[in-house]
Parts: sequence; structure tokens; C-alpha cells
Amino acid sequence: MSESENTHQLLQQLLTVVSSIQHDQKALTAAVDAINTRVNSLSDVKEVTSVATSSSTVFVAPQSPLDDGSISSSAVQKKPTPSTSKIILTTYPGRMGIDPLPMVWGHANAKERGPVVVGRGPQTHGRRNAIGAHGGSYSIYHALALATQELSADHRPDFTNTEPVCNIGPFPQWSDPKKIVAMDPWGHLAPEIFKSNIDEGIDIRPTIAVTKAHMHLPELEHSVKAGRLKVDGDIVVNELGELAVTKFAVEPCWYLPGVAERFGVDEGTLRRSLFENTGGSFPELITRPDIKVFLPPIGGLTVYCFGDPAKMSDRSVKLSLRIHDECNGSDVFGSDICTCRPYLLFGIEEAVKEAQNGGSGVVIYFRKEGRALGEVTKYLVYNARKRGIDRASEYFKRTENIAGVKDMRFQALMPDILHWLGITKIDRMLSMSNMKYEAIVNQGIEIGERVPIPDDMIPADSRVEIDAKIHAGYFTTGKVLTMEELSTVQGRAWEDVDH
Ligand SMILES: Nc1nc2c(ncn2[C@@H]2O[C@H](COP(=O)(O)OP(=O)(O)OP(=O)(O)O)[C@@H](O)[C@H]2O)c(=O)[nH]1
Ligand SMILES: [Zn+2]
Repeated sequence: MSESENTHQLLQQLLTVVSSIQHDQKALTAAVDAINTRVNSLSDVKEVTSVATSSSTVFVAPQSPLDDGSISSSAVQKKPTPSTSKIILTTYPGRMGIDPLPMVWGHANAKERGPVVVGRGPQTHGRRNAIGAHGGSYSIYHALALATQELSADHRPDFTNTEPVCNIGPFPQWSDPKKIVAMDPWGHLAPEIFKSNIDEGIDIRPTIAVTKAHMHLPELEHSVKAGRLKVDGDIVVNELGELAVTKFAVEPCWYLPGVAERFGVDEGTLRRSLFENTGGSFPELITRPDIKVFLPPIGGLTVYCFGDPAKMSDRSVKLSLRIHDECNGSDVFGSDICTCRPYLLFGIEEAVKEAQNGGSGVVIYFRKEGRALGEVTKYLVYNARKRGIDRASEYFKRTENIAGVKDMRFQALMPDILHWLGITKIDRMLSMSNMKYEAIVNQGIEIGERVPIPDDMIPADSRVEIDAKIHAGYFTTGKVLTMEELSTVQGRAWEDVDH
């Protein structure tokens, strides 16, 4: 038996011992020390096999079952592929090969702030200063493309001509580590600013992209036909109501100390909860307290800007703004059980009019389906509502019965995008949500007028939702119904409808 095989066997035995004495902290520490001493004597497996203890966690990365059975470098003949190379379950600060690129979150100088580095390729792995993966939830499709070899592991993006279509910032907010904690303020310029790092072979990717387009919505064509919206050839391009828009796509990028502070929890609690509740997917949340940035596997956001993007941050002109959270069933497919699509379209129309009047109009669309509870939970709630009597007085209770809470959107992180856009005041806030309002003003951004959805845009079946929301604290210029009155507001029953 080679020394490596011998060591591997020893590690397995020690692991068994460790598992059996997990609750005896002293014995556990001794066992861990023994393993680490042995591991450190083996240069080849130093980065691979390591054991650490926290209050209740033991991480061990044994030899990959996919490997060729050998752990000695001399025995490895063929070039390892991503699925046959040694598995690195986790890393630790200060270990050999671990040398993160400096990251000073909130530094005013982009180069001093440092790039977000999260790739796990051979030249990038040791230089990472972020946990997670690019692409938010799409990182899983990226994994599939690599597993099936549709995507080559050494593919590097060619960023030629991908730069933003307009200039944005930098604003003072970009260098306030408390104001922007959920996105990378330099994310759109990463390929340009950190070109020398990319040229060295480090995998650095943008987390923001800025483009421009035309968009066509049938409702806005009707607005043009009805004379509510004028064609100006610039923002409303033609009689079809086509709109010229500048769009910003933003991936989430969390600075963990700042996110924890926003929610009033300590960083350790946040890290532990993220680790545990993603099926232990990101052990470095625990083992790498030196890494402060996390690219979470969640949806991002899109900014739709009408008119000159430079006007968004110009305090001397008016800004109309809608923050909208995704409701696929209504936004795209026209479901009439809620006010989402009508409010979204009202928001777009008002934003366009503001831009036509020389101001700025902005709609920001967040991927937070079903109040971030997801569409499955939402449909379960719909069933529970429609199988009973769908009363406004019961509206939130039905969601709470199933999800435990009525909302998981955590609007506290939402204003980051406003800071990034340089917005310091909103003249017309096209939303009734008290949660959005409070999140924004708590960040020091002023809100002038709050504009509810016009009554004639509310579909009949969504009266239940809107009245329940108003009762729960949503802004209204009308009457707040009592609980008794709320119980008389009822939605359509299934049996009333021909399916
Ligand atoms: N769970 C659940 N989510 C819903 C239901 N109806 C709508 N939603 C979701 O609620 C969210 C509504 O977001 P927005 O359109 O931004 O509206 P809002 O935050 O309620 O407030 P306003 O800005 O006043 O429109 C979306 O994520 C919808 O998918 C429902 O019955 N159950
Ligand atoms: Zn909806």
C-alpha cells in the first residue's frame, strides 16, 4: 500500500472516530488536530482533505469516488476533467494556494475595491473572494451545461462590444458600504476595469448589463389610439405605441456584513442560515469568514428606463417610479385574480408620460414571484381561497396558513438599485405598498406623491386582494374598510365560472 493510500485509510478511520465522538468537544479537537497534522504532511492532498470544527459542524472532504483511486500526483496520468479532478468540498483561510484577490467593499476607487471573483477554474479557485456562482438561479443550468459537456470548462467569454449603452455614475452612494449591499456597483464595468486580471487568466464576469430596445405592449397601443399617450418619435416611437427603453439587468451580489446589518441580524447567524437552508450547498459560508461576498442562487432585477438615463439622478427634474415584483400569471398571462399587470402597465404609462414631460420614468422589475414564496405556494393559496369563500378578510390568513408568513420579499434590500441609479428622491411613487415605501424612506430617499392604481383598472376578482392590502396598511386615497366590511368583499367562486 502506498503512503497516500495508507493516509487515506487512516483518514477514513479517524473520520469514523470523529463521527462517534462529535459531542465530546475535547476529544473531537484532538482528533481533528491529528487529522490535520497528517493531512499537512501530504502536500498533494493539502487542499483536498481537511477537517474543521465549529460548534456542531464537521467537514471532511475524502477522496472523490469518481477519482481514479490514487491521491498521489505522480500516479495521476491523464489530465483531470471537472468531474474527475479531486473534489474540493471547502477551503480555509490561510491554507496553501488560498490567496483571495483583495476586496474592500465600498471603496470609491474600483481598482482598490477589487473585482468580484467567484469562479472555480484552476487559475481562479485560489483567488476567489466571493462564494456562490454567477447567474443567480441560472447557475444550475450552467452546471448542467458543464456536466453534459455542452459547455467547455475552459470557455472564456469574449466581451467585445458588450459594454453598457450609456454611462451611469459613479455616484457617491457607490462608495458607501452601507447603501449598496445587494449588488456590485462596478458589476457593469468589470471586464473593462479588471482587464489585467482577466488577461492573467482569472475568470471575472460582469453582474450587470445595460442595453437598449423597443418594446410593444397592446395596452399602450390602445392608450395611443385613445389619445392618452402621444407619439413623440423619441420615447413613444410610433402609432403602434412602441416604446424606446434603456434596460439594466442586475444579478444579485451580496456583501454579507451589510445584508446582515440591513436585517438586524449578526453575520454569523445569516451565514449559518444560508448554509443550512441551501442544503449545505455553500460550506465556505462557514469555513471562509474572510470572504464577505456571496452571489446567491436567486433571481435578479431589471430596470426599464424611459427617457434620458442621465435624468434618473437629476434632482432638478421629476421622477415617476414603479417598483414591481414578478407575478408571471398576471404580468405575462393576464390572470385577473390580482392587480399586477394593470398596475405594471399603469406604471409604464405614467413613467413614459413623465419622460415625455422632460422628466424621468423608471420601472424596476424584481424576480420575486408570489411575494417571493414562489408560484407553487401561490397556487396552493388560490385553491384554498376558491374552495372556501374567497373573502378579503381571510386573504392574508390563507397565505399564512400555508407559508407561515404572508410575504418573504424582504424589501429592505430593494433600495440598493435606487442608490446605484443615483436616485435621491422620487416625485411620484407608483405603488401603494407600505413595505416598499418604508424600505425606500428608511434608506434616506425622499418620496413625494404616492399614486394608487386607478379604480377602473382593478379587475373584479382582484378586489379581494386590493381591499385586504389596504386594510393591512397599503396606501390609499379612498376608504379603509373595517374587518366587517372586508368580510363582504368576495371574489368569484369557481362554480361561477365555465371552465
Ligand atoms: N403568495 C401570493 N402572492 C401573490 C398573490 N397575489 C399576488 N401575489 C404576488 O404579490 C406580488 C405583488 O407585487 P407588486 O405587483 O409589486 O405589488 P405590491 O408589492 O403588492 O404593491 P403595489 O406596489 O402597491 O402594487 C407579486 O410577487 C405577486 O406574484 C397571492 O395571492 N399570493
Ligand atoms: Zn399578481
